[in-house]
Amino acid sequence: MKNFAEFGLEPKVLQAITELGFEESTPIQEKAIPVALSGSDMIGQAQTGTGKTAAFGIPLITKIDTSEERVVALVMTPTRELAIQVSEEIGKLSRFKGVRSLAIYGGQDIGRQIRALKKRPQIIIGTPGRLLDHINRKTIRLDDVNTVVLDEADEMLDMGFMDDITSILKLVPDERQTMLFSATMPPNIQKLANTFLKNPEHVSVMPKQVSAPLIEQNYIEVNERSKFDALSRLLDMESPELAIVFGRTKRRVDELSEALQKRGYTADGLHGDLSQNQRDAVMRKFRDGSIDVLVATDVAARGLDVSGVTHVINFDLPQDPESYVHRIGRTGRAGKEGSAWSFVTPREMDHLHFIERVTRHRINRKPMPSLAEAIEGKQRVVADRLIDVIHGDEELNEYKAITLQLLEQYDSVQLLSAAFKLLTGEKKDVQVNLTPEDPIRAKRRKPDIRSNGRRLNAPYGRSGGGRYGSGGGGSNYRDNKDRRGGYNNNRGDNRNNNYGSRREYDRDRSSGGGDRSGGGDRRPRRSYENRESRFNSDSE
Ligand SMILES: Nc1ncnc2c1ncn2[C@@H]1O[C@H](COP(=O)(O)OP(=O)(O)OP(=O)(O)O)[C@@H](O)[C@H]1O
Ligand SMILES: [Mg+2]
Repeated sequence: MKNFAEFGLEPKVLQAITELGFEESTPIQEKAIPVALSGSDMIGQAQTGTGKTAAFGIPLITKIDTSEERVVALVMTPTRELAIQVSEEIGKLSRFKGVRSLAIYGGQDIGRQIRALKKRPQIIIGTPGRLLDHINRKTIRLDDVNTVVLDEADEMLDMGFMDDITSILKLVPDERQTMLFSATMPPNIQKLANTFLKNPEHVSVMPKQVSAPLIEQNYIEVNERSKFDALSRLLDMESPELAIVFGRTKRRVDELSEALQKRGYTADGLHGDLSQNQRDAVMRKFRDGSIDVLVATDVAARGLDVSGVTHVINFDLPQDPESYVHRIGRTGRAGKEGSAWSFVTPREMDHLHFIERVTRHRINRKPMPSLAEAIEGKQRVVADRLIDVIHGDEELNEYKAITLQLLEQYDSVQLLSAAFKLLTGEKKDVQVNLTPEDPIRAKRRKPDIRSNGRRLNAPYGRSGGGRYGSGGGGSNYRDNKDRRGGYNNNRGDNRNNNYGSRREYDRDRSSGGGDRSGGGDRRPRRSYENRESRFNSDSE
């Protein structure tokens, strides 16, 4: 892995990188930064959590002339939280150089955005719908844009943003550099690349497995009606630092987060029907740890980078292998370990195997956590807390009198056991009602119209130079990150699953005209047939 100084970056950018605690480049950064600096168009692919944002962010900032008064670079993301997060990272990377960047996304007051635009940002990071709105209002002009980045390009396609992206890119001069980034590159991405990129260089750091290497992947076979018990036992047994629980629909997310709260967990839900203020509040609480379980639709599957997420739980299996890869990729980031758990109903076992085949990763079968394991997990947490208090510098003197007094009457084991009982919290047996979801089935459907003539573009498994994380090669980066310790990363993104398996058409909803306010997605479900054939021709 290279030292960032070897890229010939200017001192102010290097200083920002150092401040962020990045000591060496990650593999995708090592490969992509020189290509991006050379001005070529690029398709960049690397596993989740391996620093793709800085891989395009650093060259982007490097290229900016700070005396520039106009928008010269545009980054598009599929979701609002991701726009915010990417803009935060770009802001951090550019703070010594003094580049002006701004996030533009739906759900935020447009007047406020217009005022911020008057400060003449050079880089805009936005979601397509709201960007288009500003373009139509002439509050954003793209005549001087020379660099465009599509982060999670495949997802933007899946969400039906193709038309918006096309309209936006028509307004950007042809003489430009265009770059696509994602951890997954399904075949239809080629269409986008053919349309918008010129002789792109493929920069890929993909070992055999598409999913990030530091994630232990497990599944539990469980009936639909036992899923909630499985969840609460799993949370108790594992006591995650932070966990993201993915549910299939918005209703599911609402019901689940309410049920978890009733049972005494600090949980909250995130999906596209919440107001932007609510969404921001939930993300804030999750990032600062005031909730430790985030229940979300696929709105949180892409790009979200929250440090301390140790567990991802698929309460419902995702429809696509891509979605699985991105969801579980919310943990095991930047060299840290994580674990992923999927609940699979008996009828969904085929679908699980399909995911295993496409991602080329075995998912370990685990038994339903027992009540005893759950209780033990909770007790361990309390024991750790007690020991921390003993070893910490907290003053215990004021508790001594009452303790001694009680010890005269009761035995110490009895006393401490009672304290444990209180502290572990009686399992609140509140009635929990969840509306059952249909199982995801890998059933054949009419071929997806949009997949006609789809070309297969090595979405997975071209092993290439994938040393990173596949055992030895990644360890430097990992050690490096571990030393970095408490650095806080913040990221977010959004996009949803609607009812059933269809994606939520989670367009930006602006206060004024411009954006469509999105009802259901018109996108037909990807057919199993197509997905299989993709896998097959991929696996040779
Ligand atoms: N060179 C580096 N050294 C240490 N940490 C880094 C480095 N580059 C990036 N990071 C950190 O790694 C984390 C993941 O980065 P990032 O969000 O860019 O991943 P990604 O590849 O875009 O993942 P995803 O596919 O999920 O979007 C972030 O917290 C980021 O600050
Ligand atoms: Mg990313």
